[in-house]
Amino acid sequence: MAPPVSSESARARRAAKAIDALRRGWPIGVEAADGVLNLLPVETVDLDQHLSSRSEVKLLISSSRADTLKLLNQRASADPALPVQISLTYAATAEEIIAIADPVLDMQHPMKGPFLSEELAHPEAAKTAMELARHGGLLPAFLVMDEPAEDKLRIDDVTAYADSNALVISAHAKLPVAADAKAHIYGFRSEADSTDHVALVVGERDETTPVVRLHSECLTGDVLGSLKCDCGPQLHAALGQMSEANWGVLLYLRQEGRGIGLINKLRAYALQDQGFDTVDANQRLGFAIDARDFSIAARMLDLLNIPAVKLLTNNPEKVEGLEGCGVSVEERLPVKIAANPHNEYYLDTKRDRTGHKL
Ligand SMILES: Nc1nc2c(ncn2[C@@H]2O[C@H](COP(=O)(O)OP(=O)(O)OP(=O)(O)O)[C@@H](O)[C@H]2O)c(=O)[nH]1
Ligand SMILES: [Zn+2]
Repeated sequence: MAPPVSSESARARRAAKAIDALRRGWPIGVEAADGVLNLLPVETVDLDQHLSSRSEVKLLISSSRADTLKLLNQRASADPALPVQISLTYAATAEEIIAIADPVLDMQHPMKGPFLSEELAHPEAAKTAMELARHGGLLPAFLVMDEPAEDKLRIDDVTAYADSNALVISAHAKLPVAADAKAHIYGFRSEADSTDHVALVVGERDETTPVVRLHSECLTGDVLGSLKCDCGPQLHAALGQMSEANWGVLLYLRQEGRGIGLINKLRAYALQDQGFDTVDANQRLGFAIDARDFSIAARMLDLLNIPAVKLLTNNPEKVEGLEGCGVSVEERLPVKIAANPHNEYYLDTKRDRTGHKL
């Protein structure tokens, strides 16, 4: 028999359904206290089909995108985090709409507009939409619709989704790896989020505090050997350090691109090709510098019955994130990786702009 669905879990599922809908280009309605904001994601919707039937197009874009487009001064509200709604005063093509949404195309499409920015009918719903786009790994840009969407969610559904602690260990097996032929892997499944995380236990578990690393997914660095970042070498150095300790646990968190998703990270790379650093690139795309939430790692440690860790990291936010969730970080162990000509600037930026201790 299926377990009873708590209201918290029902809310998280509603947000998950909305994120799924956005990835497929389907409309969603975000309910606020004062009405519903009906939206279609610019990135995934069939724009040609959509545009053929309308004379007016309204778009919701992030505050930083509006800043780049020099639209912030037209806005009545003083809240810098508020998205901006614009109305196009000409018959825009799909290509033009995508160019408004995607900062990577700014050099190809330097002239945009004219636009009128409009008062937001539902400011809180608009903020929630930006958060949903990030969870879905999409550009934070939407068409604002008059037609009511079938799939509706409420603002606090997204909070329930982000805070969902319904995580279970779904699989456990031996996984001989180069660092330890006797390693074990645990697979975790979350009720709200379709992403699966894993923990690799290296060495023989005993009463001592394990050496732990929270490693956020980096497909380009971990798998392809990208020289732009330090992820791959850090991952392997961490496994090496664990194999020399009594025991260690690597939590491989599926938080690609510091939580903005693979495609958005590749967009950030394209902006870096144009001269922006890793921090500015994220912001230009309309995202936080670091969108990760390390509470998922704390829940994984809890399920593994690990209350205290020695944490391998240069990032003070990982220490604070775990301690804030009740995990005792007995020691921070730095992970030192030699820089190369391609990641030197990235590592300097992490030190100078995001407080990494290198
Ligand atoms: N958005 C974005 N993400 C990046 C970029 N370069 C690397 N990443 C991601 O950054 C994350 C790096 O994760 P970690 O190595 O766990 O974390 P860290 O914050 O560097 O901290 P420590 O390595 O523990 O010191 C991965 O998810 C990468 O995909 C970038 O230029 N932009
Ligand atoms: Zn990386």
